[in-house]
Amino acid sequence: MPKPRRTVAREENVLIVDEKSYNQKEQKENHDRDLPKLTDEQKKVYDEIVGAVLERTGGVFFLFGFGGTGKTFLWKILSSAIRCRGEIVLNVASSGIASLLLQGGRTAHSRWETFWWKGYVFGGDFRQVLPVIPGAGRAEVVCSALNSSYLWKHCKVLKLTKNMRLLSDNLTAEEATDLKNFSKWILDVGDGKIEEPNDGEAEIDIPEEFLITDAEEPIEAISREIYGDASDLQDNTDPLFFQGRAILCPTNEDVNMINEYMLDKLNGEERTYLSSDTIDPCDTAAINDEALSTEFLNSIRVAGLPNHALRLKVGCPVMLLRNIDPIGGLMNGTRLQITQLADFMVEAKVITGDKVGVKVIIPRLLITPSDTLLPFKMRRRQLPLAVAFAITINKSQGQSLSQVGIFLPRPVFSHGQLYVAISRVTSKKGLKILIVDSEGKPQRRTTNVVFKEVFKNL
Ligand SMILES: Nc1ncnc2c1ncn2[C@@H]1O[C@H](COP(=O)(O)OP(=O)(O)OP(=O)(O)O)[C@@H](O)[C@H]1O
Repeated sequence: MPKPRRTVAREENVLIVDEKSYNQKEQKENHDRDLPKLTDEQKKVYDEIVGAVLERTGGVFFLFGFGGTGKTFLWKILSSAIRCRGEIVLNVASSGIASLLLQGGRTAHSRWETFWWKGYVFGGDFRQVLPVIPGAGRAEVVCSALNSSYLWKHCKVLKLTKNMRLLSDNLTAEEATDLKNFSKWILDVGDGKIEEPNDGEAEIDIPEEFLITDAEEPIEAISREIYGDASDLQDNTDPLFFQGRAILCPTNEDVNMINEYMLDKLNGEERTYLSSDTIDPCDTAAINDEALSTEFLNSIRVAGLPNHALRLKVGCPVMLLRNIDPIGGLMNGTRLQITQLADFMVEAKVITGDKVGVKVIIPRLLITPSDTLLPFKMRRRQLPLAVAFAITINKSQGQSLSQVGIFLPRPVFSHGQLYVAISRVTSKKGLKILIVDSEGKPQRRTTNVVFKEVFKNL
């Protein structure tokens, strides 16, 4: 066994060592590179927060800005401004998908207890999808948002208003107006201002230019629109191709339909990985229950748990369902492209985040579903992956994509989903929406859900 490093032994806490192990020179270079890029409103926020930390005045801040205003960009520069001075920043997020956007990001867990705080910065956009609480109604979801908390009165709200995702240089006056209108339409959807008066749910018209109206076979139509001819995909070696594209759907069921279709079309070596499912031995009540047969366990599909039968092909994009290596960029939500299929593992190339292009091996893991209403504890040994030609709207939160296909074989069902979907896109021409009725006929209207009471006291 190697001896423990003395430096580690002398420090009181390994988490503090962990947080202080950032390369200060690298952090300073990142900081100095991005500082001149800040817009005036971003710089104001930066000055206020960095000032409170450096002058030790502390404070509780809430950074409020709609999708694409640069909240993540600011988190990064604020983190490097503080880390380059050898101080500690804890980036925590309420979901894995958000935490993977930041260096050293984690989901909010027990780390909190370890540190003494000089300041808190919260942030977000109340127009986006709110915390998912299984079985909760509108009131409970709204009450789970930060501005319903007793902490809210201590928060100083800082605002960002300029959509940086849609920012382009060298626009003609006409293009600039067009972009401004697009940006406004996205916000109006987010604020529930279209088809007013409404109390949360409204049928809204989608502008013609985004609609796919000619679709005999809806799944084929949306897939072709975003990925072109699927038979050419496997030879596509450009990591940016998949990085910038996704089809977004409201539910996992819709996502599965598209992924199966795309897998059928993709030429490439194929394997189906079957999981081994068991009852967790610590669940002594269920371990001998004969009703919980292997076949029954195999049939269970819950969010966050890879399927029992996972069909993969070389060349297909996949999404990680577990945090494997946060520092190496392998987090719940990271997207990869399969490069080799082996007996109990796969090789894949990272296509999102800072580690784009890096090849990694993904092994099988023993996974216990975390968010489940199952009345017993099960374990599944499987590759922690799901095919990701299509992903749910909730999983897309926080991502910037150049080509977004929104497939709505059923309307969105929760606050902010339509807004999150349409605000992922980096340009107007990259957005396509296919709405179909129960008979598969293309439609021009869809439901928008906005719980307006969540915007109170902002
Ligand atoms: N000052 C800036 N200079 C250059 N690019 C910027 C700047 N601010 C933001 N961006 C870019 O704009 C895009 C959107 O920014 P970012 O992802 O930080 O927004 P966000 O507010 O976190 O969005 P969301 O709420 O949808 O997650 C990113 O590609 C980011 O790199």
